[in-house]
Amino acid sequence: MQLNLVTKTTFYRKLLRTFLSQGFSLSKSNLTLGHFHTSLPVMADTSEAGKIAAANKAVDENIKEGQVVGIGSGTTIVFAVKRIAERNKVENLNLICIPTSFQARQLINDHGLTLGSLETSPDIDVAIDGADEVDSDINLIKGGGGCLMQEKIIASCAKELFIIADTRKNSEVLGTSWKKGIPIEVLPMAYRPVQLKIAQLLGGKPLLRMASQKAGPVVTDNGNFLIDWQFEGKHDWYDVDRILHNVPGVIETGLFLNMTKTVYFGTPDGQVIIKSKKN
Ligand SMILES: O=C(CO)[C@H](O)[C@H](O)COP(=O)(O)O
Repeated sequence: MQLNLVTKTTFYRKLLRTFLSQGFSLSKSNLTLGHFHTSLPVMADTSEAGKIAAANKAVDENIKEGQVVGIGSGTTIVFAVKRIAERNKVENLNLICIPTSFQARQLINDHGLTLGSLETSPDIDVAIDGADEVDSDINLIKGGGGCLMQEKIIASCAKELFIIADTRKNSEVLGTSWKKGIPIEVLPMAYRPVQLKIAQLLGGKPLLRMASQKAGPVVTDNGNFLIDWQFEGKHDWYDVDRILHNVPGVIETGLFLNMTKTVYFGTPDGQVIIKSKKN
């Protein structure tokens, strides 16, 4: 089909707008399409450059020889583990890495790092992890990847927790950019009463997280279910966390309050912004 110039221009403008609205940046690639030769935008996930930059800087500034290191879960931590492994090859860092999930354990093993456990190394020097959202007090929502319980235990055993994320996660108020709710790990037999009690005590929508490649709910690494509590408006997160923990059947929440002082946010052009809290 022969496209005239106006049609082609409109088509590419629309295509470009769609790419940009999805958070993609452009790089040029020359492509021959049928009878005409043109330049098309190539998709590149802009959040990835930010994740890499944040991960590299956090690892370079905080990982030192001989440490016990907590390894978080998610997509951003993959870049941190890659960086640790690169440095380890050159510097022989002699680290012990404690995983926060099945995924983290695989990452540690796949990168030839030394796998440890809380049983043998309960005192962690540094933990690195991602986050779903960070507010102005450096409180976090975590658990988008379903690993919040082990992540919180590891973070609580670490002298310092460093968070790495792309800038989309940086907010003033929790719930601004992360709309999926607060992840809550619950005992499977109690999920229904927990849902009802959360709705009664806090309002909002406590939704059972369903699996996408399996029929039924997501089952965590600990054999539990997840409820995502979707909320409206502003909250005192300390109150919310206390209320949630008082509901029988709730095992842990994805609210990480006052657990970290430093977040590395990577921008799409590879810069890093550090958000930090004084003592
Ligand atoms: O809490 C988590 C998993 O339970 C992750 O750290 C969080 O979801 C961020 O993930 P990503 O780095 O993929 O954005």
